[in-house]
Amino acid sequence: MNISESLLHALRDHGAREIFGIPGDFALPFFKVIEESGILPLYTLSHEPGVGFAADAAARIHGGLGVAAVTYGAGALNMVNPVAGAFAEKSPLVVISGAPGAGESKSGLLLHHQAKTLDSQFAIYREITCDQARLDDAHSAPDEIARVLASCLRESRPVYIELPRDMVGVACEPVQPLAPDAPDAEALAACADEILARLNAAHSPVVLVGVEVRRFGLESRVAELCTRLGIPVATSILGRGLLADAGAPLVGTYLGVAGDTQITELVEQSDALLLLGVVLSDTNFGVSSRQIDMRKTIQALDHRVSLGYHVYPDIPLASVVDALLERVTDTGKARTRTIQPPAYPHGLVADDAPITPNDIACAINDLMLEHGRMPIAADMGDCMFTAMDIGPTALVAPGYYATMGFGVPAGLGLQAACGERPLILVGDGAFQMTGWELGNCRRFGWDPIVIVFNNLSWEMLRTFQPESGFNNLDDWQFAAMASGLGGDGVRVHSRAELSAALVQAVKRRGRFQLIEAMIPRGVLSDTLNRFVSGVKRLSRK
Ligand SMILES: Cc1ncc(Cc2c([C@H](C)O)sc(CCOP(=O)(O)OP(=O)(O)O)c2C)c(N)n1
Ligand SMILES: [Mg+2]
Repeated sequence: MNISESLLHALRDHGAREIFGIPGDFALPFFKVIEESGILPLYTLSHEPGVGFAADAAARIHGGLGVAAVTYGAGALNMVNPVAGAFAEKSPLVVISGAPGAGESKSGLLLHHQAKTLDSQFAIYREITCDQARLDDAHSAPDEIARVLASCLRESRPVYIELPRDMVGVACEPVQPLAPDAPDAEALAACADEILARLNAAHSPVVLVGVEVRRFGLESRVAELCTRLGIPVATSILGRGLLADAGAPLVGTYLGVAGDTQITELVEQSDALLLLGVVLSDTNFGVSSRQIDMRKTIQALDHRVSLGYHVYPDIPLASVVDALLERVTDTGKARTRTIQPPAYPHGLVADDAPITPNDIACAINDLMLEHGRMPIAADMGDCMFTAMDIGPTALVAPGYYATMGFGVPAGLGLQAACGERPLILVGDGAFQMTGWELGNCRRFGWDPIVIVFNNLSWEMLRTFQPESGFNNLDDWQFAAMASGLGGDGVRVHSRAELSAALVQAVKRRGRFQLIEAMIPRGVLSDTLNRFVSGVKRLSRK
């Protein structure tokens, strides 16, 4: 076995199911092994940001490792933004970059694709990954790979592996996966007892579940725990979709001032808020009418649990949940305040009225009621806020890091990873960035349904700075371009046309279906409207 095969087997043994990538001369030998070994399927795309977003989405949807393989310099540095987003949103992404071999590195020449020094790329990736390795020694390579892949899964964060091109075929032992460390039993017991003591003493305890519950596959255990505790549970924006069908006392998604006021009050007035795997970010909490009182908050995230000013280090979320389940054996007194679960809009009136983002949510809810759920990939823009009004279904979106360009490649990553036909929601500005990756659907048999929210505008920016003319975008006629990319496109102006286009799109398989929904400038979703007015109100304080 050579170093490449050892790496590929290790990736699969750690949960990788596919590789997305774009080769270059520093990576060609490795890509040759990927293609000829068949250990993992390879999907090449057109631009490295798309590679990173697709691999990130694949990791999110199948809960294993996402893998993005690129060439050195121009390729890897092109992918910094998606990897930074994966780091921020705790996605277990493995970046594998080709690199110059030992001989050429000592040539004394400046190599093509080199930025500052030959170590610059490694240094840049150190800032957006939780562990790194350069495989320049076949004896240490198996242990290096084992360590880095274990870090990726333990932290649920990206890692970086640099593979010099002269090492690709060197003989190498197989990788022995590392067993995860067990937490200190006494510390775990004390931590669980203290959490329960606080919850039992509280008048209005609330549980908020976030991204780590999904990343570490804890959804069913957390649902069981919340049911036994009898405490209302909400999700963060990144945790949206969790516990949807689990029978837990789910009240909905907490969105601060942008969300349902009952849910906002429940969370913000709680005297014991248990945050399970929730990232304390401005998009989760910044748009809150009140700051969350951290003295009354219990946070389990990033392998530590903090209760007010107490901190328990090295306690993984899974261990906390299991320890609490051991202690809470029966369904507690029903302390769930009777909050009606959110009612999602449906029953679109298919008339000649112009299309609003809320109409799109309504039409999608109708579609899923009729044809069953579809996994959704949403880009940054009002399309993501609109997604908050779509009923329970798998959703991948840059809800915290908030980068544009995520939607289309992430939708392709979803279909590659789970085989289901995805729905992609993307604004016209974001489509200009990575929408062209749809041109790769035909090669791989992908056929997403894509709804472009075309308001001829960077509308989110306009809401904050309406006086700036640069927020106006030109009319690119996206629907007219679809056939050249291998799909079908239709432009719709009215709710009736939107409804009809969705019915048609569902019937057509084997080619992507692009619905270009023309939305008047200045028309926002209710959620975005609340978000913007909340931000403006809070910024005036
Ligand atoms: C890669 C990238 N570049 C720039 C931004 C800033 C930005 C937004 C956020 C605030 O950072 S929202 C927005 C406009 C989005 O336009 P479009 O996709 O058409 O969606 P909509 O018209 O619904 O706003 C930009 C440029 C971003 N989030 N990500
Ligand atoms: Mg727009």
